[in-house]
Amino acid sequence: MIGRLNHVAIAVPDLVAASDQYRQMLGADVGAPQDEPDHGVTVVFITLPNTKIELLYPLGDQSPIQGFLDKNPSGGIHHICYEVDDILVARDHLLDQGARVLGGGAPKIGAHGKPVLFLHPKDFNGCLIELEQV
Ligand SMILES: C[C@@H](C(=O)O)C(=O)SCCNC(=O)CCNC(=O)[C@H](O)C(C)(C)COP(=O)(O)OP(=O)(O)OC[C@H]1O[C@@H](n2cnc3c(N)ncnc32)[C@H](O)[C@@H]1OP(=O)(O)O
Ligand SMILES: [Co+2]
Repeated sequence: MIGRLNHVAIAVPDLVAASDQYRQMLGADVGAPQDEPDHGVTVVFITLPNTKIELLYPLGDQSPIQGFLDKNPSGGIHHICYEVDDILVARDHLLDQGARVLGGGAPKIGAHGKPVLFLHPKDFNGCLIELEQV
């Protein structure tokens, strides 16, 4: 059911510093900051030859990543995103299997303009999973 790895997301305490570090120290192709108010984050995408890195910074006072950053003040890997062909088929399969689909199970439009869903990290070995329909 899951396909390619779309991105690995890293929550960061300073988006400008992290972007500069990836650009200058790691020589990566770093995009511009993009506000995602529906998700409570500002994102910067880094394009690698085989996948993307998503730098995450809280946006607004209800950000879903604030608690994570409070617990991990120097940042950390926040989620991984797998591609799926049909997000509603994937959701229903996961619900049948007893997984918790976050946000009431209704897909939102993600940073690439495609529908996304999140799966509870406690159901997947401590790893928050995002599914993106491609
Ligand atoms: C723009 C879009 C895109 O790419 O298109 C995005 O990625 S938006 C990316 C941002 N959006 C999201 O993350 C949406 C889905 N996320 C959520 O709904 C939330 O962040 C939750 C995953 C439910 C966690 O919420 P919150 O931090 O308030 O809950 P909590 O503190 O009670 O945490 C419950 C337990 O889960 C753990 N926990 C929390 N966040 C975690 C994470 N990212 N990875 C692994 N474990 C995590 C906590 O340490 C805690 O464990 P212990 O009890 O053992 O201490
Ligand atoms: Co993401």
